[in-house]
Amino acid sequence: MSEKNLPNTTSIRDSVVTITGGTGSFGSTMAMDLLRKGVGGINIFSRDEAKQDAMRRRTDDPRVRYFIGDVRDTDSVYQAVRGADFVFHAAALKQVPSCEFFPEQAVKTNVRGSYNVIEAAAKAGVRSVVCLSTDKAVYPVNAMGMTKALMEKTAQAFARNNPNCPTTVSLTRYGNVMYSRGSVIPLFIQQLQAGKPLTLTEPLMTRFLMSLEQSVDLVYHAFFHATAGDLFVRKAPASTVETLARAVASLLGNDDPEIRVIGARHGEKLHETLLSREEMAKAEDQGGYFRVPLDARSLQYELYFDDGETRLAGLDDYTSENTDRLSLEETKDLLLTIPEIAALTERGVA
Ligand SMILES: O=c1ccn([C@@H]2O[C@H](COP(=O)(O)OP(=O)(O)O[C@H]3O[C@H](CO)[C@@H](O)[C@H](O)[C@H]3O)[C@@H](O)[C@H]2O)c(=O)[nH]1
Repeated sequence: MSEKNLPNTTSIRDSVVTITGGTGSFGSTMAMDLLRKGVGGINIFSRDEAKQDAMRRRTDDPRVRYFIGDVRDTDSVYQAVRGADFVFHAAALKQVPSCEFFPEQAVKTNVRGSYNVIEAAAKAGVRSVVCLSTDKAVYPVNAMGMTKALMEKTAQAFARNNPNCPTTVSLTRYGNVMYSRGSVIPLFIQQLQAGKPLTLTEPLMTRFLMSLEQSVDLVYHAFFHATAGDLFVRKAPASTVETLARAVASLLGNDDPEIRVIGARHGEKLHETLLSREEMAKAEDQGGYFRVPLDARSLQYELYFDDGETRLAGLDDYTSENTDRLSLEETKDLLLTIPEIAALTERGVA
């Protein structure tokens, strides 16, 4: 059953959702949550048949269908979004170092690929498309962030240029999602279990921290409440990398871990920014998150020249340096909300 053209519905029940990058950490968590909520069907779209096969066995639910394809290939995207009510676009090249070395690949997937997803969803009459972005897209210094910033611009331009399109395109921007595949927390755990020193890039580096479960909620909010071109940001606390490393170690029974400082990697910032001050000036505080509406002014600037932004002075960027800073104990508490970590500590793995 389709929920298309039912703007007041607040339920995902019985609708069909396509998740690009659906075998990644975020995509697969989202899929499990959708199944629990009674979704009618999920289309998992990704390049990796082995990960799809593993997910098929793990999930074992006839509501989930799997599509092999690549966001660079429009036809393959269209097959996966046809008949969907909602699209969550999480497919991306997202590792900072690999994008630094292969920026043209990041452009193809993150920029052009996102354009393909939006176009295909609009052509298929999808109700709402939510694109996943990152704090690294704000004042970007690395290719990953730059291509995600251009993805944001692509989505916003689509919304601005197609005001009558029934497909609502919006963005969600997050900081580091804890325990996602290839990220630092699983690495610290591996290092501790192997009896190796914890490698810290720069102990004072800060990162916004949030759990996958917390991150998923914002996607639903965007599905149902976004106006075309909206950008949503989840408020989040932050910790230093050293606090994070010590918290992981402490939970695994080691209060005095050996630490080796290795220096920042290619393209890394000391602190991340979730919203620039220019965005803060327009942001609507919605409690757990901020909503930044589209700047829908046309190219006829002279019409608007008298109506510019006047609230910039006195506002700060929203950064991992000035947000709530977690102590060691608070970081441990947050880490314990990750089921994999809670399970490790219950088993007393040290
Ligand atoms: O051996 C290591 C590896 C990493 N770090 C630090 O740990 C933090 C987190 O690193 P990591 O988990 O690799 O994440 P990021 O490089 O910050 O990027 C992640 O977080 C982004 C959001 O900010 C997402 O968009 C990306 O997809 C995701 O890879 C950073 O400060 C790193 O410098 C270390 O201290 N030691």
